[in-house]
Amino acid sequence: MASDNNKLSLDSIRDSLIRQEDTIIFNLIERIKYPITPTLYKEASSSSWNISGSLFHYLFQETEALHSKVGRYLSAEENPFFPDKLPASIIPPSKCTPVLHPAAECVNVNEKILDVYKKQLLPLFCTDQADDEENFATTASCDIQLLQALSRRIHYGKFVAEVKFRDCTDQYKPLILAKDRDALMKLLTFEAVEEVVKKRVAKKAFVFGQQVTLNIDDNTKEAKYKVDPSLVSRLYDEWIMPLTKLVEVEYLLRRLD
Ligand SMILES: C=C(O[C@@H]1C=C(C(=O)O)C=C[C@H]1O)C(=O)O
Repeated sequence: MASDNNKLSLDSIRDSLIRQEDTIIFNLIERIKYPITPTLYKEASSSSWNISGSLFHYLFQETEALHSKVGRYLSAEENPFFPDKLPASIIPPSKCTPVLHPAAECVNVNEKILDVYKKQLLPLFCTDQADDEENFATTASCDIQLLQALSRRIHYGKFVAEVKFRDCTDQYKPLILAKDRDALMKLLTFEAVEEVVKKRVAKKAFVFGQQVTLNIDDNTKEAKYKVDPSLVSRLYDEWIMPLTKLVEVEYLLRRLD
């Protein structure tokens, strides 16, 4: 996507967003196998671990640093959570023409995503409030994968905005020049599309979270799901789509710089 100008269309971008729903829901199911594990997110200074910050923070920063060395953040689809701490890539950047305006690099809402994730999403989805000491590292790895999937989806708003701008430049230009956030938000919003997204992710959560058995008798037992479909719909309605649209607006405001 990052360099394939020929294939840039709203349909192809929406297809990618639909595929990313699968990744988010599977990663969510993986993370909520474990309890909330509050110790992971607490400052480790009081413990015997020789690190500053929390164990989660430490693993996340080190993971990003390693990924940065092998070129992850050279991709316009990837946005780091700790942009100030990244080592240089050993892989050279691609020579293809970028799809996005250079100002795209300034749009990064990961701080917000991390805050919402810890304060609102984990308590909502993890019903068990306990610690699982044996699985600290595994749980934090699940957090990182889920957060990276959420961040990728939300920052895909830059590509959505770019294609909407190219398709309707005459409508977007005056609003960008007037810095009219509310009008931009209104113009880029498609409520009918959002309704479909909410219904589809609930259905996916229902299908992906089923217990699959081979015994016909098991079908008569009360169904148990790994993630509540209505919560997944809420996740999109209250957090993922609003943050995607925030990214769209922030990108558009810089599109004529
Ligand atoms: C992503 C788009 O832009 C907006 C954001 C949406 C989303 O985050 O899923 C859906 C519809 C639009 O309101 C789009 O038009 O497809």
